[in-house]
Amino acid sequence: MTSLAILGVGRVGGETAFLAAALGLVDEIIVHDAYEPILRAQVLDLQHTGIDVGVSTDTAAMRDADVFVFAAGTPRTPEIKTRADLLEANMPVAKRCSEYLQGFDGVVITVTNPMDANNYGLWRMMGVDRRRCIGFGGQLDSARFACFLKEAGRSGPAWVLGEHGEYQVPLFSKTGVEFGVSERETILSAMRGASMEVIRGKGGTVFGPAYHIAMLIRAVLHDRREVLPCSCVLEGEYGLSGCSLGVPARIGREGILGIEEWDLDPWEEAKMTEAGAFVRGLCRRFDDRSGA
Ligand SMILES: NC(=O)C1=CN([C@@H]2O[C@H](COP(=O)(O)OP(=O)(O)OC[C@H]3O[C@@H](n4cnc5c(N)ncnc54)[C@H](O)[C@@H]3O)[C@@H](O)[C@H]2O)C=CC1
Ligand SMILES: O=C([O-])CC(=O)C(=O)O
Repeated sequence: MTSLAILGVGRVGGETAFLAAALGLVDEIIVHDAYEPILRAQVLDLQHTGIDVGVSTDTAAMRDADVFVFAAGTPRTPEIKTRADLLEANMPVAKRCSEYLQGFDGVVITVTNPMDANNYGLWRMMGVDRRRCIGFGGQLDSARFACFLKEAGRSGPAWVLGEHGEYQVPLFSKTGVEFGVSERETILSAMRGASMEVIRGKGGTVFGPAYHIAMLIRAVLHDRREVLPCSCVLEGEYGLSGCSLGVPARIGREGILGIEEWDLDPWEEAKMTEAGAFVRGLCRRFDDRSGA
């Protein structure tokens, strides 16, 4: 029997639970939310689908799940400029999440923003093998990159590494098409604002994240061993450490099976270094707290 635990069943966590059920990815879903009315509503709504999946709210059972999704906490509103601005609000939620994860030996997927720092923070607080902590966001950024490439009349493989945020790094060199620096910067600037347009229009991003989180869960549970852009705790890869950052990672049943080190062009390399420096600064906040 495979089971999925989701902490935080608001917009993204709730939709992820629904998709995991509808796609038949798991036999059981264990959900928890600090806000009882949303928890109850999501459980009922899932049960009313009639899908043959167990739905439980037993928090003690969350540590026995195969995959645990951390989607609890504060989301952005149009007033909150960057995902990094959510660190203060969501650090205590990450701490609370790590308590639910005591003794957990499956794979954790961090969604809550600022996702890279929270993934690093959970890894630090759990004290587990870094390969079991996957940060989600790169697949979504890459899908958005593909949309912008299409809009610009270009196509080709769309990969985004770096931070899930202002310091994202679209890999123009992998598209197979030439892009000048100013065109790159124009597209990058539009990509930085992509999710805010959705947040303004409908309160938050839902379909994009939930679909790609489901694909990540599938990659783990089906041991697909496919390479996906995921945030991984780095120990020297891309010349970076002391942070979790989006890199191409092979994903399977045990989590991150390996990190691929791709050749980047000078523009991408510089952006990656900036991303590492920025996210390391956020992650340090968890290092400072680790002895507390
Ligand atoms: N990594 C990514 O690509 C994406 C990340 N996000 C992030 O995911 C998080 C959730 O976003 P939404 O679902 O839109 O927010 P939401 O507000 O709809 O849901 C968050 C849920 O977390 C619950 N919660 C808060 N503190 C909790 C705690 N200590 N324990 C249990 N539950 C708690 C709330 O009651 C709420 O139901 C946000 O931080 C958002 O920025 C959202 C979309 C994509
Ligand atoms: O932009 C946000 O705050 C939510 C998010 O991470 C995304 O949709 O990529």
